[in-house]
Amino acid sequence: MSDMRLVVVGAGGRMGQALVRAIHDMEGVAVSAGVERPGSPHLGRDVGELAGVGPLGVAIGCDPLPAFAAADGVLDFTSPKATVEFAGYAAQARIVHVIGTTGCGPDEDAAIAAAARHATIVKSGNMSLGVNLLGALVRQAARALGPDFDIEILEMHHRHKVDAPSGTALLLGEQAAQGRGIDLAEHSVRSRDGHTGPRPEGSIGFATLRGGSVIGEHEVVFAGEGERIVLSHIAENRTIFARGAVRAALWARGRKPGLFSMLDVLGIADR
Ligand SMILES: NC(=O)C1=CN([C@@H]2O[C@H](COP(=O)(O)OP(=O)(O)OC[C@H]3O[C@@H](n4cnc5c(N)ncnc54)[C@H](OP(=O)(O)O)[C@@H]3O)[C@@H](O)[C@H]2O)C=CC1
Ligand SMILES: O=C(O)C1=N[C@H](C(=O)O)C[C@H](O)C1
Repeated sequence: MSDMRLVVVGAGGRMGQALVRAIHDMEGVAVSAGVERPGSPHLGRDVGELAGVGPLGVAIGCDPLPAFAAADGVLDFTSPKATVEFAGYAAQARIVHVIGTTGCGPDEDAAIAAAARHATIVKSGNMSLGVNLLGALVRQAARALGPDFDIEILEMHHRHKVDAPSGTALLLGEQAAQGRGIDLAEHSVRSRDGHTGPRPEGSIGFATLRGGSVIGEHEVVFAGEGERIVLSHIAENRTIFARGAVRAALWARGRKPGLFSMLDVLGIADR
């Protein structure tokens, strides 16, 4: 089979550059285009040079439509607004759309789900093997420990991150809620300030730290009477996310349209 042709949207960003490096290093894939927004300082630059792997003969452009029409898939780590637009274009082109963008709200998620009627979409708040395995462990622990153990999710990221809680924290919260058989939205506590009163029984708490160059650190604490279990993940580089995204694209190639997660890609979904 010929190499899967992948468009990297947001090709000049932190993840965009990591994606170009991962595609360059992996078998069965090639960068067919790099896209940034009109006016971006990255326009016209070679994607490979920008990512530090040497020239690949692909200049960054700002028109996604022709790029999508000539590709098999899109890797998208941009912003919620841009991702909704790209999902529409991926649906028109009937190609694979791997979405790593976090911070999407209910309206954006609904638009992405609608696009998945025509595009094969894999969306996850974290594309690494380690975090997705951690999610499965959290689900299992929450199920086994039951409501006597309070669940708190802590995360720390670099100073540039714009959304909170992180997509990963929410993914882990969702797995904990599923393990407990409760609805996350109805039980999550996302901030505490002032006289908060005692902890609401059965809630799942989130704590957010931001600073420096931290790539991504997450802890899920199960706090019971007299003992605590802490499950954690530390991302040491962005390659783990980028390789996961490429793996997702290859998994989705040739599949019917639909909305999938990394748990589907890794075969650890609890269905
Ligand atoms: N799921 C996962 O495994 C991971 C998810 N992420 C998520 O990925 C996203 C990006 O993170 P990161 O790479 O650090 O952010 P960056 O800001 O470094 O990169 C985002 C890039 O997308 C570009 N962009 C934004 N809008 C458009 C548009 N309409 N058309 C083309 N390009 C656009 C930005 O350009 P400009 O600067 O001009 O806005 C920028 O170059 C975040 O939501 C983050 O949380 C990050 C790591 C792992
Ligand atoms: O913005 C980031 O950098 C990251 N975002 C994702 C998230 O919101 O969880 C994944 C990773 O932790 C890095």
